[in-house]
Amino acid sequence: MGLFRLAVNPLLSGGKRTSIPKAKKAFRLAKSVGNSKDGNYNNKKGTRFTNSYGKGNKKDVSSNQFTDLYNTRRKSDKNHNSVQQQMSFKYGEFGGLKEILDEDAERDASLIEKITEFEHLKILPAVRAAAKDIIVNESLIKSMKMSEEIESFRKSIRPSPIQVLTIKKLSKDLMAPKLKLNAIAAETGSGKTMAYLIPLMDYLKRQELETPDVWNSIKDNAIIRSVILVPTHELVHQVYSTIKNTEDSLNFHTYKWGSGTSHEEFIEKLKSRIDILVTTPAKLLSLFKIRVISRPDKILSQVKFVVLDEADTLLDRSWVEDTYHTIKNMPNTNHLIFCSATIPNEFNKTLERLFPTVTSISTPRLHKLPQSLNFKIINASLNPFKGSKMKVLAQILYAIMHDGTEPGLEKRCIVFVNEKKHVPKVVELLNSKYGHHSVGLTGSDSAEERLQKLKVFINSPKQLTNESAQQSDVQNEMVDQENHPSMETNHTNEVKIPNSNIILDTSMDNAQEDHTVTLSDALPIRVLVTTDLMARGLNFQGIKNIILYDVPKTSIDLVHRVGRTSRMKQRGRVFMIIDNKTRSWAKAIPSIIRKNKSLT
Ligand SMILES: Nc1ncnc2c1ncn2[C@@H]1O[C@H](COP(=O)(O)OP(=O)(O)OP(=O)(O)O)[C@@H](O)[C@H]1O
Repeated sequence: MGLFRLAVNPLLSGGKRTSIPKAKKAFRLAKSVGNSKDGNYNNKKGTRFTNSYGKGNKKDVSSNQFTDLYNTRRKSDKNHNSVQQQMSFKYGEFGGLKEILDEDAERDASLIEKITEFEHLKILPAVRAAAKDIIVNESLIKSMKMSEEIESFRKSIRPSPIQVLTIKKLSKDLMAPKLKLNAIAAETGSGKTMAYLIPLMDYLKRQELETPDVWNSIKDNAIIRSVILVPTHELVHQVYSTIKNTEDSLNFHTYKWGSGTSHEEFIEKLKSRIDILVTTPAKLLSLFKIRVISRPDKILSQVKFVVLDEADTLLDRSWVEDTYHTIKNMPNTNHLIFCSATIPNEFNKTLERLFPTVTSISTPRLHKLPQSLNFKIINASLNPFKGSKMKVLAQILYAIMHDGTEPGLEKRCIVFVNEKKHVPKVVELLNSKYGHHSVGLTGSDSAEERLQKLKVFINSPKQLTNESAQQSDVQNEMVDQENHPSMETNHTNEVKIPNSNIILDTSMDNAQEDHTVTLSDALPIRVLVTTDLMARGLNFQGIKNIILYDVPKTSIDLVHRVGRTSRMKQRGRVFMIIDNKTRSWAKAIPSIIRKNKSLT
């Protein structure tokens, strides 16, 4: 059985000794039998992956070319950083994102241009068809019941850049019996889930078809064949809702082990084999506390494909121990994929130190905000707001209500605050003073409550029937009379917030051209008030408006919050509330988007 041991370099835990096993039981790089092309190592006994770090262990690192490679890359990074600096934008003093080298982006861009169909990629036909089914099931078209267009939408599906790069890279040696480590990073809403799911499904299917003896010997065992790890129960739910479609199309046994699922249920499912398990590191580690399971290590010894989604969260200081113990307990995996929408510098250092042979796959648009984004900044210090961010928030919501966009659909909006303690206050004011339907979502809610509150926002927008429109008129009259001066609207799809210099450009995807906005058109908006931890990675369907009540503290937070709209090239609007104390870099964001600069 391959050894998969790891010592966390003390640097990682801020110099403190970690409770992770000492360096001597460390993660030691095995003597590679054959030089691997992409820096992976194996030996005759299968996959043995250990690399010793920590005090005085440098000499154990058996592959000098490794260290050279690592040092040359660091030098080359430095040379290019100066060029890169002109192209990138330091977001505040807490930017913290890794700078992406131009040359990598150029090399990948040519590959992305060449491969325009899933048919150009090495994927089993059944897996390719299953992937398209999933994308159709998750697209807005399907949810709007425009059935006659579903077939043409299906034909129009093209692999996204991160899917081209990841599938192309992994398919080269997908079935090779050695450990392959890949870190995939791409902008929010760019299809990263399918980028790792297609190779995972292809791997499992090929294992069945290409090694029938192995398959027949394991298919009736109580084993887990692949694991997708995510940081929150919401993401367990979301990723599971994506993969469960494969039960019919590919006969996979899938299971989500999240909050509210007992271990009895898990054991029942395990008896008939689990092909794809979606869970959190803590839940998987609870396997070792279930008395009726005597050999949890045997159950995990057959796991051959592991994905860490939102890996920058799973490897940050508060998570790295649980994540490390989880990975260590799947020692025979052939694939370990780290997936994220951002590469924070700390995450990059953790990856390079703990998994030095990891190969990174990133897209040219990584750390760039979507150009389909309409980014507006409103200054609360200006009249009539007189410093009240709550007033600005209320006016923005009011203007969105009356702007004629999303005709026939229930409007929804996500409001991000920096501190979870502000969520209840903003919700209370929006509902009691301004008559909105807003809900607050924080980690203090139970997982079930959070899923319940999220439903309206995750699913596609609700089609409005006549009575719901009439019913909301009454509601709306209430909202209008008390707190909002009359709105100035004009036929050019523009709605002006009174007494301010803000014009809401309503030329969005589905504003009807000749739609003149009248007060009776306004319908109440569903508002979700939350922090970015609760929204990270969630694939909100068709959310057109995001409001940043507080200026995000880091570019990482900005990227993830903004990424809840404008997903997969759809258009969206972001309103950021600032005041006279806000630093100038925040005001530069609209021009960063226009100039297509990357954040660092
Ligand atoms: N090739 C494709 N063509 C069209 N739509 C796609 C394609 N691949 C994925 N999608 C859809 O794009 C949406 C966003 O995908 P996904 O949630 O995987 O993005 P992501 O990159 O993981 O975003 P985040 O970084 O926010 O987690 C989903 O609804 C998915 O079904």
